[in-house]
Amino acid sequence: MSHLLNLQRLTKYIGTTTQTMLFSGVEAQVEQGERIAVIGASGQGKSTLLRILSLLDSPDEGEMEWKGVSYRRCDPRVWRMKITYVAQHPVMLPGSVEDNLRMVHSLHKVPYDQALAQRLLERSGLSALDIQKRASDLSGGEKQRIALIRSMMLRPEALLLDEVTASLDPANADLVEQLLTEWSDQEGTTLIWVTHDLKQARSFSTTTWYMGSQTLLERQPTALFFSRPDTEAARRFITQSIESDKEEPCPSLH
Ligand SMILES: Nc1ncnc2c1ncn2[C@@H]1O[C@H](COP(=O)(O)OP(=O)(O)OP(=O)(O)O)[C@@H](O)[C@H]1O
Repeated sequence: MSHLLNLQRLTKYIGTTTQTMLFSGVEAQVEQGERIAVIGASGQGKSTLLRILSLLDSPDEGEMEWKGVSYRRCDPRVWRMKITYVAQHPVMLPGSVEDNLRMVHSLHKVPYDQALAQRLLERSGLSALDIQKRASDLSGGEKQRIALIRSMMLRPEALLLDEVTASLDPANADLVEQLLTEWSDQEGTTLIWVTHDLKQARSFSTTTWYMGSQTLLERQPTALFFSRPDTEAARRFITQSIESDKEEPCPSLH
């Protein structure tokens, strides 16, 4: 049986005049229904890796297979229907919120399920939102959730989530996390989710990928990773993140 996704020695360089290595030797296998948290310091290439996985960017070296078939042999549009990227700062299509939800269905010739749209809006804390409102007028957090719902409704086999709760308050971030966890359980959807929130990473994921030292340095079951990381770099990263969370949330004024 082939893996859902198989990454072999992926390497990415950045820059136009001088090429700098962003990461190299990224090796990983992903199974159906797995929930993966992708963590690591800023600038390690987490978003770039997600964009490569959805063929919005390309690797400079290495191989990537979906169910045993190389990305080189797939139509990128077909690939993206199966493995869909949800951006941190999503682009809204022209028109209303409802137009945004319906339009992707007509583009992909998939019937629109109004009851599902309503359920997902309610479950993500948007039950009071007027869906006739212009999508461009939404707040950052509303846009994030509409973009997420828009992608979920097309039922890709894997969702690539790029800090999709970063603009939400903690209560709404929790709602979205619960929704995605249940969705993954019920639909068998694989989640690969970049987050800087280690509490969130620990609660939703089954596996953690830690990006550091210009590669995917660790990939482990989440409980094991957080209790006994293999590398000193990951240990330091976890400790520093916990320390910064403990900092006084509202320093006293002098
Ligand atoms: N196409 C590109 N051309 C030039 N630089 C790029 C390109 N794509 C990414 N980069 C650079 O690569 C680095 C890694 O970016 P990326 O957003 O993937 O990191 P990240 O780990 O997701 O960071 P953060 O946690 O801050 O979101 C950044 O310095 C970014 O500017």
